[in-house]
Amino acid sequence: MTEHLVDPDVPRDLHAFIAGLPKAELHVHHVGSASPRIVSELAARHPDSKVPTDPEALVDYFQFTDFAHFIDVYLSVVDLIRTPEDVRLLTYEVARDMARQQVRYAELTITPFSSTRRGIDEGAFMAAIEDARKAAEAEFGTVLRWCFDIPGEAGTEAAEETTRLATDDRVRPEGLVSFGLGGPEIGVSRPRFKPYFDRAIAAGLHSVPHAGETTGPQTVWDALTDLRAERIGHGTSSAQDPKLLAHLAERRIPLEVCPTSNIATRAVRTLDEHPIKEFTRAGVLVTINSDDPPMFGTDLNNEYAVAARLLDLDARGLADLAKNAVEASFLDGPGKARISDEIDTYTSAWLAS
Ligand SMILES: Nc1ncnc2c1ncn2[C@@H]1O[C@H](CCC(=O)c2cccc(C(=O)O)c2)[C@@H](O)[C@H]1O
Ligand SMILES: [Zn+2]
Repeated sequence: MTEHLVDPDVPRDLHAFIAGLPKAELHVHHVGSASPRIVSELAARHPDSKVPTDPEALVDYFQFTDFAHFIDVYLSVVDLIRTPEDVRLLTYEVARDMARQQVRYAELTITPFSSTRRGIDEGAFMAAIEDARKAAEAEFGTVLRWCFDIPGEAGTEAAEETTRLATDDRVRPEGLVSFGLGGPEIGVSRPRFKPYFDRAIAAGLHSVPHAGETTGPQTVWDALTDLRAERIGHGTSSAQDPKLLAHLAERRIPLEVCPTSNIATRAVRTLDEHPIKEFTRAGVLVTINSDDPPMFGTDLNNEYAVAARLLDLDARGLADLAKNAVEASFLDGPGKARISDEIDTYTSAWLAS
């Protein structure tokens, strides 16, 4: 267990339970998952970048004054990914970090537009992520799938390019399962992206936009109505609208909750003010995720520990949360059953010990 991430309010044996618990992760960004070691390696390769090479200095660099500042810093790390080999290394190492946390399955959000517009060849980009995906599955047993997201602030050009890369059979990678919308929400209305989501959905992709992270509940309604969202990235502000909470619960539309991220980007003031408890009280299907873990000084195991504290969960409650993520995933029936059974077996053995 990473010692600095041990929450003193969560019993140590629960931390140990979480560390061994088989998990699925549904909301985690590709570049945002680069560990300090990967970032400093890439920064050393590309010394013209303003990103610090020293992992200690990175901790300060990853302190954000607000969401806009977070995106600025995020893009400086995106600038470090310059070659298909950088892409492959990043993807493979991210899977290694996941496997260490017993992540059996992850839907990784990738922004291909950010790489192709920086000059990486689209075919080489797809080959790099697919090569890493297959190697990670064979070597670590972690199954990766992709969500391609539009960086909404980059506008129509980004939307068009992302949709083309996600729907053209000659380019789209085998591991692609879903289509998203990320970046800042203020001034980036969801309905504007309806035509692109329509095309992606027609091509068989699932709709998983970010919504209600930094704007109010209307953005979540727009994501549901116009983008036909099957899950909501964050959805934090849904707590302000009881009708919306009831709708999410009734339709079983999961929220991809990322507690520490919301504090780091200042979307929520403190963890104790996080609305996760309101979500579960309203019967909404909550999944726990890490978003951009090294940038937010967290990892998925720590997010489960945070959830245990905020929701007052024991081992069985944590196992149920892990099963929520499996249920809300885009795995097929047998794939879901395999991880769910593994969670049950692990939990029974733990409770019997
Ligand atoms: N918590 C988050 N909430 C929302 N998004 C998040 C979160 N974490 C990470 N992201 C990622 O941030 C990126 C933003 C990239 C972006 O806005 C942009 C704008 C203009 C030009 C370019 C470019 O590349 O040239 C990029 C998205 O790709 C998204 O995947
Ligand atoms: Zn996100």
